[in-house]
Amino acid sequence: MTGTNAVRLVDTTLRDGSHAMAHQFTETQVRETVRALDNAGISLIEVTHGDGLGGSTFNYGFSLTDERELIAAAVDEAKQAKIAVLLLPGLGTVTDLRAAADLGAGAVRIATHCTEADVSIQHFGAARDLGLETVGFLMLAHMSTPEDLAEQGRIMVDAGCQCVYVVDSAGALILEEASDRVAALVAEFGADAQVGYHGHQNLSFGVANSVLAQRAGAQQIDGSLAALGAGAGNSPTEVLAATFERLGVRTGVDKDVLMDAAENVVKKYLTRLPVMDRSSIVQGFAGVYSSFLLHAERAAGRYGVPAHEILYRVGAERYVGGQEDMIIDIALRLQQEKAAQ
Ligand SMILES: CC[C@H](O)CC(=O)C(=O)O
Ligand SMILES: [Mn+2]
Repeated sequence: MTGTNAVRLVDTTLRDGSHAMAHQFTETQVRETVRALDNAGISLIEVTHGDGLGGSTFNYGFSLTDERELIAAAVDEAKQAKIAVLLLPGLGTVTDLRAAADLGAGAVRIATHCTEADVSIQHFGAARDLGLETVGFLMLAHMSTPEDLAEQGRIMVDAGCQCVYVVDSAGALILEEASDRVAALVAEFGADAQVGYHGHQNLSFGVANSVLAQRAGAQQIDGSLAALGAGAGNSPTEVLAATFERLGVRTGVDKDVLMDAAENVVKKYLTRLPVMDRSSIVQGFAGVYSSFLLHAERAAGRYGVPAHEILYRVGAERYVGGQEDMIIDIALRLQQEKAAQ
C-alpha cells in the first residue's frame, strides 16, 4: 500500500449529475445541495453544465438555468468549500474561465480526451494566472495504457496542473485496471502533483476502484450524492465516506450528514435515479462515455431502435466526447438495417 492514510473527497453531484438531470438544475436545488455538502465538510464542490463551461448547446443539451447563476449561487452558499468548474477546451474558453473566477469559483478541472492533454496547456496557464486551484481530467482512461496516460498527465503537470485524474468516463475499468493507471501517474509525478480518481458505476466498480486508487496513491476521489451522475452514476459520495471511514482512511467529512443529504435533498429532486440497467451495463462493457446515455435513449425513442444496440455500436466505433451527433447517425443506420430485414 503506497497511499497516505487520508483522501480528499470531491463532490460532482452538481456537475456530473447535470447529465442525469438533462441539465435542468434549478438555483434552489443547487443552493440546497451546496449547503448540505458544505455542512458535511466536503472541501471541493463542482458546479457547471455536465459538459463544462459553455456546454449549454444544441449538441450537448441546453441548461434550464444559466450556469453562471448556478455558480454564483453555489459560491454564495458555501461557507468553507471551494467551488470548482469543469472546462473542456474547445467548448469552454479562457474567457468563460475568467468569468467563472470573477463569480468566485476557486478551482477549475480541465478535461481532455486521454490522448489529447496538449489542448489544455493554455487553459492551465490562464487558470494559474487567475490564482485558481488546477485539476486535470484524462477522460475515457480505459482507452489508454497506464504508461501513455502517465505521459499525458505529465503534459498537464508541466502546464501548471496540480492534480491529474484518471477518469473512468465509461465505468469500464475493473479493479487493477484502475489502480495500475493511478500508480503509473503517481510514479511519473512524484512530488510534482497529486493524482485523483473519478469513477462511474456502469459495471458497479466505482467504489471498489476508488479504494484501490487510494491505496495506489490517489489523494483526491470523486463522488456524487445518491450516485447522481452520467450512465449508472458516479461512486456515491456518502458510500465513499462510509467506506473510507470503515477502512480508517481520513476524509474529514461527516458520512451521516452526507447520507442525510443524499436521502433528503438529492433524492427529493432527482428526475431519474441512476441505475445499472441494460444500457448502462453495455456502456461499461463496451467502453462508452457515460454521458451518451440520455442521448442514446432519445435517439432510440425517435428512431425506434434499442438504446443498448446503439451503445454497442458507439463502443465498437470508439466514439469520444464531442461526437454525440454520431449517436443519431448510428440510430438511423440501425433503423435502415432493420427496415431492410
Ligand atoms: C463531458 C465531461 C465528462 O462528463 C467529464 C466526466 O465526468 C467524465 O468523463 O466522466
Ligand atoms: Mn464523469
